Amino acid sequence: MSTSAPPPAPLSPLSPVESAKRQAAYIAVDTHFPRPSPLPTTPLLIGIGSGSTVIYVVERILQLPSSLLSQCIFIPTGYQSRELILSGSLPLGDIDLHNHLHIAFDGADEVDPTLNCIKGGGACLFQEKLVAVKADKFVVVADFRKISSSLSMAYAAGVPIEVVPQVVSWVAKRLLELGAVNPKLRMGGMAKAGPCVTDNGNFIIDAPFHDGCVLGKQGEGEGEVVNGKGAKGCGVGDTRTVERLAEEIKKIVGVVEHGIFCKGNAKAVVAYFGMEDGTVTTRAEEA
Ligand SMILES: O=C(CO)[C@H](O)[C@H](O)COP(=O)(O)O
Repeated sequence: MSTSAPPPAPLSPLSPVESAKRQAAYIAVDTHFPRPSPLPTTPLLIGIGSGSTVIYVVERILQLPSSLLSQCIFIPTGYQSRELILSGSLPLGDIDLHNHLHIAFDGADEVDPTLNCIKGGGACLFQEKLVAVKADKFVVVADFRKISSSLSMAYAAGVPIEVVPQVVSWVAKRLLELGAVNPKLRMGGMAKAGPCVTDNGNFIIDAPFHDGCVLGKQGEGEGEVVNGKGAKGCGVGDTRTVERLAEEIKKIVGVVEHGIFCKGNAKAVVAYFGMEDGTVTTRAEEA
């Protein structure tokens, strides 16, 4: 068994966005992938998120020494990441068997200055949150389009919310009461007649809060939801924290999980953003 990393594969030419994703992913892995010496006798548990940026995380992981990789178990956050792990012949684990992960790498749809994230653009948010919440360190990798000055400003679709299929209209009504603007059942697109079905057999409602209630509007307090239009319980001038909105959404009967990753559920400790100019910008948790 080899003990040194194989030479990196030649990089294929990528679009600026893909190249930015790759840069961020490579730096995140190089900086945070655990490399204990001597290697532990118990496996290192590594969470692998979902989406297009995580593909580059796995690409970089596959360049690590096989002696290290054979000591790891990789925990997927859904069908796509399970396939990524398997296609790289990495040891595959099951989240239900492990309640403590060393680290989790994942993408995001939006990241604010205090590392609050919106996730779930790929409909994998429930398992992503489960993996992130069990990890000692949750590391986000993204491209420059995901950088936000305040949550819900960069990702127009709104907060993805996984719901039990039987109660979609009930949940949508409750979301309107919380100030969501035109919450929509996500459809499956060209490949699926009807709604998008998650890996857990549920539906997704995308609930924008950026019109009636702006999340963390710049200059009005970090991480706050600031109302602009007077939805019930969110009158003009009202403020509520991102954490409070997250809690309110979670309390709705029929909500399985929502895509707000923040303090109190699954907060990232650091985010890497690949930039258009080829550099990588970091946002880290304040010490
Ligand atoms: O939350 C996710 C899937 O549910 C993804 O991590 C998020 O949508 C980012 O994806 P990408 O890396 O393709 O931009």
